[in-house]
Amino acid sequence: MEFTLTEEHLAVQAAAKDFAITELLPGVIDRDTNAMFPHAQVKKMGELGFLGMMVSPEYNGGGMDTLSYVLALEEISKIDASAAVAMSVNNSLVCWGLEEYGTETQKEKYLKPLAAGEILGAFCLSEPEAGSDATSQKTSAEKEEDHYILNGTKNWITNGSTASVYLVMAQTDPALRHKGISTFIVEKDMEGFQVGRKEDKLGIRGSDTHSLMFNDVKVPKENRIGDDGFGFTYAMHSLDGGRIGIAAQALGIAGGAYELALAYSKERKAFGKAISQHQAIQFKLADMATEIEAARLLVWKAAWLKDRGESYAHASAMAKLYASKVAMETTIEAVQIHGGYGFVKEYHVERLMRDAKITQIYEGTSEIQKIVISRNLLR
Ligand SMILES: Cc1cc2nc3c(=O)[nH]c(=O)nc-3n(C[C@H](O)[C@H](O)[C@H](O)COP(=O)(O)OP(=O)(O)OC[C@H]3O[C@@H](n4cnc5c(N)ncnc54)[C@H](O)[C@@H]3O)c2cc1C
Repeated sequence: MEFTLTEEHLAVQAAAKDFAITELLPGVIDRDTNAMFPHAQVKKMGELGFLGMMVSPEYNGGGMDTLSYVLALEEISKIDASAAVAMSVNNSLVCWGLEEYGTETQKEKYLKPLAAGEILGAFCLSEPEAGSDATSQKTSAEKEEDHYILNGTKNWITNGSTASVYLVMAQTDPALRHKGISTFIVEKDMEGFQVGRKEDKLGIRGSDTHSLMFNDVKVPKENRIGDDGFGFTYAMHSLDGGRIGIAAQALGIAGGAYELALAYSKERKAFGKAISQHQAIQFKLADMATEIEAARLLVWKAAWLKDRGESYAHASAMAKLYASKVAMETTIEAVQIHGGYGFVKEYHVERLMRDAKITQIYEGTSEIQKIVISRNLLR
């Protein structure tokens, strides 16, 4: 067992940290307040190779391992969890599936610009009445000669208005339930495709979350990923890896809040000494640091299994379940350590607390992670 990071890992971590501090930190409070997507910063993330980190260089990616991706995502999430989710979706839910299951033509046409960060992608599974129960989705894809006709609505789609390419799960045969779902690549300018309402959110307010409408969208047969009926399996496999990214995001949010609280506790004085000299605060810091380290080990283990080509669905569900809980608890304590200052925007921790909540909800709620884990235990 090896806990030491390689030179390459340390270099990626340092580059992500530097980018987050110099490019994402300025304006992060404003973007949160005004719900503004960090367009320029995400473009730069693409130029620096953060949007296709694990894709092979043959398709314009960085050819890096999952641990490098996790390290970068953690650093970026410490500063701006909204930019981090754009990065996570593009890497894990869009590029990964295209490389793993796409045809050569699909890789040339879509994966290359996505991995290079020239365009962004979105992953479209959730619907107004189908979230955790993704099998009950209603978006339909009717086969007609050399194309499919898509109709329906998707909800909560990250990168919803910014993306150029959408991976859409749709029912090709409703009678077959989850075995009747397929995945399609939809381009933004295809006729009948429309970006709907922008969500006004509690947290990750700088991320771009929209509903999407499909009204008789004609999608060529060549844009189906994998076989007919493979879409549900495709989505679940994508989410297994995606959860490692969200766990890393949660770890970063927790780490960011902890670092701020630690620094603040050394500066703020009460009753004649720094609050860090009060044992109640010391114990909070000790709990936070321990929980973050435990979460980090789970996230790294999931990444390590994926890199070794071993089964990682169970480990990624555990990592997401635990890291998201740690993110929520740590950020609440970070606000507490800041006292009244923690309750105002200037000190960042209230934003991190609001951002933490989403990590317990998307890419499978905590309850769904427990279903995944317990199903595996009882198999
Ligand atoms: C900001 C944001 C971004 C998102 N981005 C995307 C995206 O890019 N692409 C995408 O496809 N989706 C996205 N989602 C959707 C997200 O994945 C879903 O919201 C999530 O899966 C939960 O679905 P739901 O909201 O319908 O809740 P429901 O499924 O209605 O769940 C409601 C509650 O019931 C619980 N519950 C449900 N079933 C069970 C059960 N069997 N046992 C125990 N408890 C259960 C849930 O855990 C939850 O607490 C995003 C959501 C948000 C808020």
